[in-house]
Amino acid sequence: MAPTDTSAIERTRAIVISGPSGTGKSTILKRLFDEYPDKFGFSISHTTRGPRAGEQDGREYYFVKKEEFLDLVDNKGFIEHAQFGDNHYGTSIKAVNDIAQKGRICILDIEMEGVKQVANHPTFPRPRFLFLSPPSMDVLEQRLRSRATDKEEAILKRLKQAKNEMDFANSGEAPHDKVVVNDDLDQAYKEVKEFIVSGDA
Ligand SMILES: Nc1ncnc2c1ncn2[C@@H]1O[C@H](COP(=O)(O)OP(=O)(O)OP(=O)(O)O)[C@@H](O)[C@H]1O
Repeated sequence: MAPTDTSAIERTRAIVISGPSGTGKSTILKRLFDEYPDKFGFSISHTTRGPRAGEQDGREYYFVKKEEFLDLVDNKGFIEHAQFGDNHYGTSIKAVNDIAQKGRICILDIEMEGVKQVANHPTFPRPRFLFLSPPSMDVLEQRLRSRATDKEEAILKRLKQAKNEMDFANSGEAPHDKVVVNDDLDQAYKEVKEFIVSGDA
């Protein structure tokens, strides 16, 4: 397979944002995209699950067969990938490079295992890593509950996973270039923006 082109990502580095579920990543990214509608992009992921009604190949996802997915894994074509149930999901180098080629900064919202994979990838140009932290586990729990999108079991699972994410972030092994605590939303937004926009180098 031809080596994957990473030239655009070398010029326009991607940003990896991570942090426990419910910390406020979507809230902050939505604000950022609203304020700068032409500056950023989300890459399109690959999946082996079938398209749902209304989903289009190359828009929501690249829908691929398992063999094709595993070939891309073997060729180090994914910056990170994971399996949930029977389905595989991954972010390809090409999908990230496509965003950079349009002159946009690719924002990757990735959980802990994915962050580790991206940080250790053999050829993907190192992105800038931002960790969004909740002020405390109690506040995180309140936010997950007040969002009211999950059942009790799912909330408890998210909280357990949040503890893992926080332990990793505090372990000294994490690749984060910047940690922002999302206590006051306006202040957190300002810090995230400063890191992403002003630190654009
Ligand atoms: N600084 C803040 N103060 C109070 N509430 C907040 C703050 N930031 C976000 N929230 C609220 O917390 C909840 C969780 O935020 P959000 O859905 O953005 O989290 P997330 O990190 O994107 O989670 P997931 O990874 O599950 O998508 C939302 O109801 C949001 O309105």
